[in-house]
Amino acid sequence: LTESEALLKLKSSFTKAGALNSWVNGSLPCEGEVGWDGLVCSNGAVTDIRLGGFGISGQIDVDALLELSNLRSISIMSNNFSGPIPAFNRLGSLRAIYLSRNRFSGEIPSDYFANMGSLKKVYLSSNMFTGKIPSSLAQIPRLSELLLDNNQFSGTIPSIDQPTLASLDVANNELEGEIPSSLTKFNASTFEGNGGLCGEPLGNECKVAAAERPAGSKNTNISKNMIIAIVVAAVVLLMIIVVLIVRSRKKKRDEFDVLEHEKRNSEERVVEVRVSQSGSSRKEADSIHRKGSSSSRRGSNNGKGNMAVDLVVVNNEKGVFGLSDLMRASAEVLGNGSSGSAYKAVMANGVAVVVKRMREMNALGRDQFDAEVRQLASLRHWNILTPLAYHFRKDEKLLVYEYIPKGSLLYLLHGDRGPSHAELNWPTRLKIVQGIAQGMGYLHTELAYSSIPHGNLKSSNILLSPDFEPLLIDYGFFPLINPLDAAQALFAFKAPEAAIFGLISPKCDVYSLGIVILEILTGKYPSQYLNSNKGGTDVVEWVNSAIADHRQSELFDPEIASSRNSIGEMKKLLHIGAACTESDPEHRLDMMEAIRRIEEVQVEGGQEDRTMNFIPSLRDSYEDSFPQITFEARNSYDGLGGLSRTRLDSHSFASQSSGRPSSDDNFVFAIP
Ligand SMILES: Nc1ncnc2c1ncn2[C@@H]1O[C@H](COP(=O)(O)OP(=O)(O)OP(=O)(O)O)[C@@H](O)[C@H]1O
Repeated sequence: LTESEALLKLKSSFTKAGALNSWVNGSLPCEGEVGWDGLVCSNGAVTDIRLGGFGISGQIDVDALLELSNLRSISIMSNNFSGPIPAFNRLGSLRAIYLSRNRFSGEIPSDYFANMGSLKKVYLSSNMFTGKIPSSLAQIPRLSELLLDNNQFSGTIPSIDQPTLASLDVANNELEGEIPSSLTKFNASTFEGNGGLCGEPLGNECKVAAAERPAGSKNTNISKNMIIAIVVAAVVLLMIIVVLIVRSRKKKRDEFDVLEHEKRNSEERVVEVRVSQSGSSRKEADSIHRKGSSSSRRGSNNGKGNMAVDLVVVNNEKGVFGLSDLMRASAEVLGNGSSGSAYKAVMANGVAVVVKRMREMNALGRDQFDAEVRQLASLRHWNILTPLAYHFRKDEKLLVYEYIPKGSLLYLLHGDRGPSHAELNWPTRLKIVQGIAQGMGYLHTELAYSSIPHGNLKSSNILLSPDFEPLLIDYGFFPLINPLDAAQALFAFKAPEAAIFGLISPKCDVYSLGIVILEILTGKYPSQYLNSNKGGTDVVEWVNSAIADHRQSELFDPEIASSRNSIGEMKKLLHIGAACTESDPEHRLDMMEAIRRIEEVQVEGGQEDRTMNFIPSLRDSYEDSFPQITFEARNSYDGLGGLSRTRLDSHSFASQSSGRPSSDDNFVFAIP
């Protein structure tokens, strides 16, 4: 069957399918603007069926669906379907099934999900399902959203312990027993409305069966003995834990307090990087003192024994180095973001790297963490900066990247009025947007299994090569971050559906891309980057109201608005930015469509001259041209106050030192 024949066969299994009157013979399902309603297509093939709220009932012809070889998700939410759950499990490559708010009933076989290895989202809320929650849900490796609320599921909750699970709802069923420990990270509302459930999130202790037995003398003695044994074991365990903590604190100090232990020659530049003390206070640690010149460098072999093994090099393009090389490197703080803090370190061999100390990255054990980072490090694309190495300890995760001297797009757009800013003309900005789109397209293909392949796209995570080729960083972190902290740490969670309903999907990345496009075109600092409601410009709101009033031309950054011949193309890009930030994800562009449209934008209307070809060999050639000490003060997003301080700093710095920082500058700089 062709796709249209298959879809018409599906339609014929429905009753009350009046809303599908665009599904007719003689037209094509995926034909541009006039394609059939309720379908999402990519490259002319149907990828998603979205029939939410179409008023349909009847059967679902799964045989017809089997003919749609690119189908990734199916939504039939808020319709009138009834009967047992359809055999969607025959569609092994589905990533999402949305069946909520219908009248499905009956038990779901326990092995229903056994062969659905690609599934990430399962929405079964507000139906009439009965029986046990299928245990095969525990076999879906990357399950991220599971909504089973408002049904009649009974029995205990199976132990679903996938670290990827970010959203769960089993409220208002007939469940009983203890909430599995792997799910205690979710709050009470996830579980309420089930009379028989107990455990930490609900604040009601589960009764031990033995305690309910009648108090016969033999049993009482046994339980007394048991209690004594448990108390003794607990005391011993506590003592062991205390000893281990004391030891590990001592070890941490040994490893990281570079300065405390070594009295250095006063001629040397002294750098203090206390990476890990208590985990709670970065404040005390982030300071840099510069004294004298940096002419003498330490030899490379008085580090701490075998610390090199602590750093796992996953990409040896910049050579192999160890933690001890980083410890001895001259270093400076680059900033503190929502996912961690970043330090620049110039190692004795001259290689400059950035060490990112990640907060809230404790979702995975060592082996899974290793597998995830290696996967990220295996990516190769000229618009992607892959990690070089990582360091894993239970409470400490470091990621190491090549240092990119030009810095971030955020800094160039808003924090630096120097020559690099002046070069941000329209052709350069378009080149940057198109490079970002290329990088995102690559990530969405290579990490297609992830709900949010990038997850943290924003202008501070876009670095620039000397010729303004963008390099994306901080991508693919979603599986690594503690599920409960992901919303705080990753910008993609600012997409309205994620912020309000916790719904995450690749479309959240599209939203982030849209914000960056609007930021680049308007030159405004988006308020969306801030956690407080103060400061910045709500670029989405501003652009939408200007488009509605036909005032688009007023939006462009004055520094590019003078390119008169290009206004038409700028408007084209503006509309793409607006379509990417559409608040309803259903109406938002999908990533591939956004990329296709971005690629069509030209420097000037109708001209082909885009001079946008990538020069891949540049990365190695610019390192020498930069002074070894650079002064940077890119602050955290603690409000726009932080940002204006940054500007002030770079201005006052420029006037004191006639432009560029050099190793002869002598000043002390501390980040509070
Ligand atoms: N490899 C790199 N080369 C040069 N600068 C970098 C590199 N990696 C990060 N930076 C810069 O260091 C600064 C601090 O980065 P960091 O990642 O800690 O914070 P952020 O990007 O502001 O927020 P988030 O933690 O959410 O990503 C940012 O301005 C970033 O652009």
